[in-house]
Formats: sequence, structure tokens, C-alpha cells
Amino acid sequence: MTVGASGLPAAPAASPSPGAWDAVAERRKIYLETITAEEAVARLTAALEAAGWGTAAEVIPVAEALGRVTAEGVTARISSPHYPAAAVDGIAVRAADTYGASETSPVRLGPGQYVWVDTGDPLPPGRDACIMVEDLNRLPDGQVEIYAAAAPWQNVRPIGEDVVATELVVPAGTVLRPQEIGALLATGNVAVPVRRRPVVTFIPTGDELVQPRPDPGPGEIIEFNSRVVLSLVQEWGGEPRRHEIVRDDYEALKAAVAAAVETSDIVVVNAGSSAGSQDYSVHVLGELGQVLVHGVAIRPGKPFMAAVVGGKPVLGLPGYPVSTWLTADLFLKPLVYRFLGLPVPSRPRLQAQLTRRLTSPMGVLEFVRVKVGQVGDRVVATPMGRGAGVISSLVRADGVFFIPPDREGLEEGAPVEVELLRPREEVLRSLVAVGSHDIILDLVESHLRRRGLGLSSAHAGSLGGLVALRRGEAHVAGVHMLDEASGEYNVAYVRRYLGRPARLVLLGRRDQGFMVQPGNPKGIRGFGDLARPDVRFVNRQRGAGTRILLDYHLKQEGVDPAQVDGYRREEFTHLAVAAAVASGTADCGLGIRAAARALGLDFVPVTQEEYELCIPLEHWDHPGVQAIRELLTDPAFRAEAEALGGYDLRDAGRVREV
Ligand SMILES: Nc1nc2c(c(=O)[nH]1)N[C@H]1C(S)=C(S)[C@@H](COP(=O)(O)OP(=O)(O)OC[C@H]3O[C@@H](n4cnc5c(N)ncnc54)[C@H](O)[C@@H]3O)O[C@H]1N2
Ligand code: MOO
Repeated sequence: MTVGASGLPAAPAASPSPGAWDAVAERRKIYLETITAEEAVARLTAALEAAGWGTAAEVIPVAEALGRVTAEGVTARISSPHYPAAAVDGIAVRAADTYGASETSPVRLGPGQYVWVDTGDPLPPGRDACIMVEDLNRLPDGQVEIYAAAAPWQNVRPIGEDVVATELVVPAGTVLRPQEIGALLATGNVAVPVRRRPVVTFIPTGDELVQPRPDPGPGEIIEFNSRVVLSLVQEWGGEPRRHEIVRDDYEALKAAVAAAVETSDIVVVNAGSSAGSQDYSVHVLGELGQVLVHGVAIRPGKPFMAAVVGGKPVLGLPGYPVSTWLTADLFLKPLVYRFLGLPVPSRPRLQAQLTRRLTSPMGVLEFVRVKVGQVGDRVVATPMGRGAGVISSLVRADGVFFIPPDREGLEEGAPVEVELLRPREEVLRSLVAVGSHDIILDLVESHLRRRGLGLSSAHAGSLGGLVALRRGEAHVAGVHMLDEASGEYNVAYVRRYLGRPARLVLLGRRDQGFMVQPGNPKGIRGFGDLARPDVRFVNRQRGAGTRILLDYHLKQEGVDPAQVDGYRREEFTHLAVAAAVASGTADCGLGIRAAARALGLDFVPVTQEEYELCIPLEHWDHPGVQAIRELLTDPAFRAEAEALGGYDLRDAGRVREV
């Protein structure tokens, strides 16, 4: 074992010797003490308070101050207006000269008695009222005739009508909006003291990371966490800076952190936080400063760390993208707001009922992403997958909530308070679709969005969709289930599983078949081929229409599912099956032509099936349902859908009563 400059064991090379792994194990002892999230924030806050961190101010032009936070109360330097001003276009007069004027006995004023004024002009000396031009009659001899007496100070803006000099215009700690900018400028303030924006430097680390590009090679990971976190920093009001990618090298990371601390108020190191042989972050932070937190009882995000280096906070965010996003939200956001002297704003919330039971380990704050929608008079939250690597889950989620550490999970139907990631109105208005996945539904979603309507869709297979409808958890379900007895699609299943009147709207007919590698190297022609020992299959989940189709044909051809290698490997969407074949981990899967085409696979057609939306009658009038029906008869939409490949929309929009 060599000893590095730091006095710590030198970092092991890419393939560490057993001795080097011992060193890793030794160093890992300080890893993951797992305190609560609150305790982590409290430790950091206390240390930063002791270090006198934060509260810096600067003076900037008011014209550039939108969104900034006042560091002090700002008073009026001058009154607004700062002279008595005409409030109208017309004439300025002495009110006393107009007394007695009426419709029946107008008063005439000579040129010496009145002065023409425009709105905003100073009130001429000796005058105390203004009369609007449309309320007087100009006579050819230069006199004016008026029909109503003017009250003193009528149509005059007195000094300080708006603000009097020395009055408070904007209190300290105010986020400057357009109206505050106006009030500051109106009262003679051209510059304003504001809280300095905290400079947040993000350091991405990892040998596998590459700059964003469309064609990363195997083993190359596109570096995007920096852009996620720095965009958040910008939204919160901080000043984002991105450090270039730092390789997995102890000294390089140490130099990067040391330099960033000099020029920043907050430093974020990303990845390298857990127990891998190249995870140096904690040792670097320990050498440069004091590590306060390494390990928090949250999921995901457990390896979070926090340190104080040179009196400044340095956070280590775990590398998986959802962990990065979550730990930034939980721990970086409060720091940015604290620096700005503002409370952390809370997200809009919505009470909802959980549609599924969730388990969670005791003692851990568990982060759950959900789809939310209003079905009838119930607001329902359907949990999504909990993977830490899937940034797209945060794109699709409508909201999030936490399972508290003292709960081992939540029962189906439990009330949860969802923090929304989209506007509440949008969430409540959207059409909730649960069921079989089809690429046309993705197309429908884009079109609905352009019309200001949302589609919240979860993939649960055709049967899952009908069950969700029955339980009042969705408005519509995409279904394509072949009834063995009648040879007809969907009707028998809807009757059997829904148990109430509904309509079936045809989205389209689509080709189902085998998705195979280009050139069909395994020569797959029929269901019998799936039983061959050299063919690796990838299946759909139970309840999926495609799975029903497979089982139907296997039975017809007398193939035992146990003979099919990969029968138990389940994916949830056509595209996921196609991706498995495209990546070479399977030779073949059953699915729609459009998915094969999307990933450049060959396709062996098996059948054409009817993909329909099942809509219980009580949801028929939902604006989303009506918008979809219109879309389906729109020739432009039909053409767009057919261009996906394998779709026939001739009868799209057909309605069947069930
Ligand atoms: N033996 C153990 N292994 C792991 C544990 C553990 O407790 N014991 N914890 C797991 C958990 S939980 C997490 S979270 C991760 C955290 O790991 P690191 O913070 O060390 O991050 P990496 O392993 O370097 O990266 C994880 C993943 O994220 C990708 N990544 C990293 N940086 C970026 C970036 N800037 N942009 C996009 N993607 C990024 C990286 O390539 C990896 O795929 O450790 C588990 N392992
Ligand atoms: O804790 Mo890790 O952050 O689950 O993915």
C-alpha cells in the first residue's frame, strides 16, 4: 500500500489488488452513518452559522434588479410626484373663479384666468384645480365656457400622492417584482442594495462522463447532472457555475474543490459519494475541511455528504440522477435560500388517495414519484417506479411525496399529501389513462397538450387498465385483448372485468408480430420457433394484451411456455421489448410494428389487432375524451399516426357500446 500526499492510503487503481480493497474497506468505515435529513440540515446550518457564512449584499442598478432580494429597506429619496401636477388634459384654474357654474348658467373664463395644461404638467402658480378639455366649450373670442364648478384640488395630483419622501417603499427581504422596480425608480432610487446571489459551483466527477453528445460510445455516460442542478440553482435565485468534468483522481478532485471554494459560496461535488474503489470525495473533503454528514436515512440519496471547507459549505451529491435531483432539493435548496435571506418556498400540495399499497423500510424517508389525477370526485395518486437512475421519471411524474421513516409503508387507499411538480389546475384537468401502452397514445398526448389539456398515462397492460377503471382510478384504458372463444377483440373482457356500461373507441388497427434483429438471423417465422433452444425471448407482463396474444398462440400450437427461454423475462412496454432485442440481450419479442421500426428492428407480422380506448359512460363527457374523438377523425392526425408504421386508422373513432 502506498501512501498519498494526503496521508491517506493512495487511491487504488482501476483494478485494485486485494490489498488495495482492504484499504478501501478501511476507509469505508466512516461511510454511511445515516442520520435523518433534518439532522443533516441542522448540523450544516449550525456549522455555517458558527463560520459566519452568508448574508452578503451588493448595490446594483434598479433596472437590473428583477427577482433580486432587497438587503435593506429602501425609502423614497423624493416624493412621487415631487410637485403638484395636472392629472388631466385641459385647463388649470382657480376653483373660486368657477363657483356657481351650471348647465343652465355657464361661467365664462377669460384668457388670463385659465392656463392650458397636459396631464403631468406642473400646476401653474396661483391655480388650484384642473378641468378636463371635454367638459368645456371654447368660444371664438378666446374665452372658455364651463358648466360645473371645480372643487379645490380637483384633478390635481398633490406632492407625495404616491409616496412621500423618506417613506418606506420596499421593505428588506422583498423579492423585487416589476411593480417594485417601478416604485423604486419613481421615488428617485436608481440603485438598490440586494442580497448577493450565492455562486454555486458544480463539479461533475467520473472517468465515464463525457460532454453531452448524440453518439456516446459504450461505457460513456453523458454528463447532465450539472445542468439539472445548475438549472435548479438558477430557478432558486443563485448564480450557477459549472466546473469541467474531473476524472477519478484524488489530487485532481482535491485541486478542483480547493479552487472552487475560493471563488464560490457553495460547492457541489457530484458522484464518487459511495463505496466504490474510486469514490474519493469524502476523503478529499475530510482533508480540506470538516466532514459533517456522510450518509442520510433517505432513499434514494443515502450516500449524501456535507462538509465545511474554508467556512463554506461543500455538498457531495450521489451520482444517480434522481438521487442528485432529490438531494439538491433537500439540502442545496435551503442553503441557496438561506444565503438570500428567504424562506424555502413550498410546492403546491394536493391531498390524494394512493391507488396501490407501498412498502418501505423502517427508519428511512422514502421518496415516491406519482401520477396524479381527478377521477370523478376522487383525487388519486398512482406510484411510479422508484429507480434512482431514471431522470425521465421526474419528467413524467405529476408530483412526489415521502413515506415517513416511522412507517413501514402505506396501504392502498391511504391519504397522501402530494407535492406537485406541475400546476394544480393542469393536474386536476388531465385525462387519466391506465392500460396498454401504444405509441399513438404518446402522439395523442402531444396533441392534447397543444390544446391545453393533459394526458396522464400509466402503463399497466390492458387488464390492469380495466381494473383501474373498475376501481375508479382512471378515466380511460387502452385495451387490445383477443377473446379466444369469439375471436373478437375487447368486448368480452370489458363485460367481464368492468361490470358497468362503457364505450369502446377505436384508436386504430395495428400490426402485431415478432420483433427480431435486422435480417432475422435466427429465422423466426412462427410461435413454434420460440421453443427452440437457441432463441432467447423477451415477454410482456401478465395482463398485457400482447401477453394474452402470445399465450393464445402458444396454446394453439401446443407449445409449453416452460420451453420458451425468456418467457419469464417481462417488460412493460412495446418499446422496452424492442430495446431488449436491439441491445442483443434477446433475439425476439412480440409487439407492434411501430416499436420495431422505431429501433431499427425487423418485423415478422402475426396479426392485425384492434386497439381501443375503453371509456366508462360517466367519463364520456370529459373534455379530454371529446378532444381525442375529434383528433381521431382529423385527417392530419391519422396521417401522422400511420406514418409511425404498422397502423391503419381508416376506422379510427368508431364507437361501440358495451
Ligand atoms: N457497494 C455499494 N455500492 C453502491 C452503494 C452502496 O451503498 N454500496 N450505494 C449506491 C447508491 S444508493 C448510489 S446513489 C450510488 C451513488 O454513487 P456515487 O455517488 O458514488 O456515484 P457514481 O457511482 O459515480 O455514479 C452513479 C451513476 O450516476 C452516473 N453519473 C454520475 N455523475 C453523473 C453526471 N454528472 N451526469 C449524469 N450521470 C452521472 C454514473 O455514471 C453512474 O451511472 O452508488 C450505489 N452503489
Ligand atoms: O441512495 Mo442511492 O441515492 O438510492 O440511488
